[in-house]
Amino acid sequence: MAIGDILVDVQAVAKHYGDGETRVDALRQVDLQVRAGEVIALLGPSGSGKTTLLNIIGCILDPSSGRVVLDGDPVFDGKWLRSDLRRLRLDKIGFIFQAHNLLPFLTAAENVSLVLDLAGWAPEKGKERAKELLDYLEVGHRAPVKPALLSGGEAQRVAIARALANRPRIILADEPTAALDSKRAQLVMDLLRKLAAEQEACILTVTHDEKIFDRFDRLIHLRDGKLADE
Ligand SMILES: Nc1ncnc2c1ncn2[C@@H]1O[C@H](COP(=O)(O)OP(=O)(O)OP(=O)(O)O)[C@@H](O)[C@H]1O
Repeated sequence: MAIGDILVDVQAVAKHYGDGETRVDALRQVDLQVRAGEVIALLGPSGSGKTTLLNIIGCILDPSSGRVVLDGDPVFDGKWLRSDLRRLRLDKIGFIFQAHNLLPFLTAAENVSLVLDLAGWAPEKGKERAKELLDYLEVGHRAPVKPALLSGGEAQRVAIARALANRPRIILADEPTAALDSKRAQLVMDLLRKLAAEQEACILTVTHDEKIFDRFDRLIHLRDGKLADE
């Protein structure tokens, strides 16, 4: 596997919620391929299906139909093809959420190493990796601190460390810079770009944040559940 390989391959994916009169077609026959090293923005008006698509790629939501191949592994083809979706998520996918979702009763370092415990790393190795990542993201000095005491930018960098801890190659982010000022938002994006290149990963980000549009390789627009590349 290397830069340029297809990591996310979404084929004719549709998703509807509800049935009959209450039916909402959130995605209609979406095809999308994302390659290792690519940093992509997913844009579109409210309700256009961005979160639905991100959650399907993240294997936390079932498509109604279609096929999804992640990192060369077919994972959905009319039904889930893997019984261990949790394991798949831990191994292949890193999520970064807007409201960074750090656990308030754990320190910054523990928030990161918890993911590695769940993935089966030896505790000492997990702690080492957490420290190394927090240092790399320039929040190592905040490792023993609980999330309530972190600034918005620090908390977001801890959340990024957590998403990257197990070296996933598919990184999904929902408004990762919404809570940050312009300078911090651009720093976070530069960091994500660097990580995508170094770890041969891809990054797919839902965003409305125009100040970071120039940091993406591709802007993909969703409208009424359909994709229009630009
Ligand atoms: N659990 C659900 N049950 C029913 N309808 C839903 C559900 N989740 C989303 N929808 C509908 O599916 C459509 C797409 O929603 P989605 O959240 O994917 O859009 P979005 O582009 O992420 O919107 P936003 O920018 O507001 O977050 C919308 O019409 C929404 O109301």
